[in-house]
Amino acid sequence: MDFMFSADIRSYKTMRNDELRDAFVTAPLFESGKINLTYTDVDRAVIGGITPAAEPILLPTHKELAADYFCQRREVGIINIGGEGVITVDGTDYPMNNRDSLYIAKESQDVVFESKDAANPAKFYLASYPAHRVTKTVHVPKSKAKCIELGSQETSNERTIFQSIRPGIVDSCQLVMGITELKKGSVWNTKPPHTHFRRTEVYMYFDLPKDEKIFHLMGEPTEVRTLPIESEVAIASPSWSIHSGVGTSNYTFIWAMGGENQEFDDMDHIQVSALR
Ligand SMILES: O=C(O)C(=O)C[C@H](O)C(=O)CO
Ligand SMILES: [Zn+2]
Repeated sequence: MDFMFSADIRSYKTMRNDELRDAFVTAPLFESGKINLTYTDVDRAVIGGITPAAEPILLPTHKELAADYFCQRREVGIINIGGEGVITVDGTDYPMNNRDSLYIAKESQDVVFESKDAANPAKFYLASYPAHRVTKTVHVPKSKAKCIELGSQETSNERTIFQSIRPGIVDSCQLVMGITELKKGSVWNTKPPHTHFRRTEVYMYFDLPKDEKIFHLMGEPTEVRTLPIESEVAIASPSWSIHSGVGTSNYTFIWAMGGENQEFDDMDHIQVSALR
């Protein structure tokens, strides 16, 4: 497991881009046959990519968690962005098609990831937060997610938000998670930008054509910094930071949030014209 130590609201202002990346951006998440996990001190989230090839991959515990198994005190959200796969939780199989979500409850002991076809492997994106009560493991196909249409072609931000792990669908402790898909020709996400002091958030951009980039905006609204980001890495946003971006093509991203309020609409919007 990698460890990512974030920068605070004062020090990020004087950091170079490579220093900001070390503080907020993970290494590439998906490598054939591997599980790559990063622990960030932003709300103690663990972010990861699991790409099973011919062999199944177990979710391991780690010395730093000081837990008998990974979910002993944690909940986990998974979204598959690859080929068909299966996740087995304490002996129960959950078939995972592309864009399916699985919420894995606290105290689930054995979690195993498999691809149906090693030539077209599943790519399981993982977001995990500390959990304080035992709930139920729930599989959410994309068709069962709450779907919201936002933006317009004129403002280059026409997009669909799929909320799969959210109150009313999954009884989680902190985690709220889903997917935002930008329509062809739309490049701006989260416009207008916002903060939510009650929660932190992690974005993982994907389905960005090779050689294209996302210019991710972070920081306080009056001290915005821009990080050029590639597909399939995750970027953590502290509660004081905006998290918005523009791509050189359309793309998709997974957002995952943890904190003390699970209301998706609890956001403090900032006018684009007020950004500095
Ligand atoms: O494009 C958007 O708008 C989003 O996807 C917003 C994120 O879901 C978010 O930041 C929720 O707090
Ligand atoms: Zn947000």
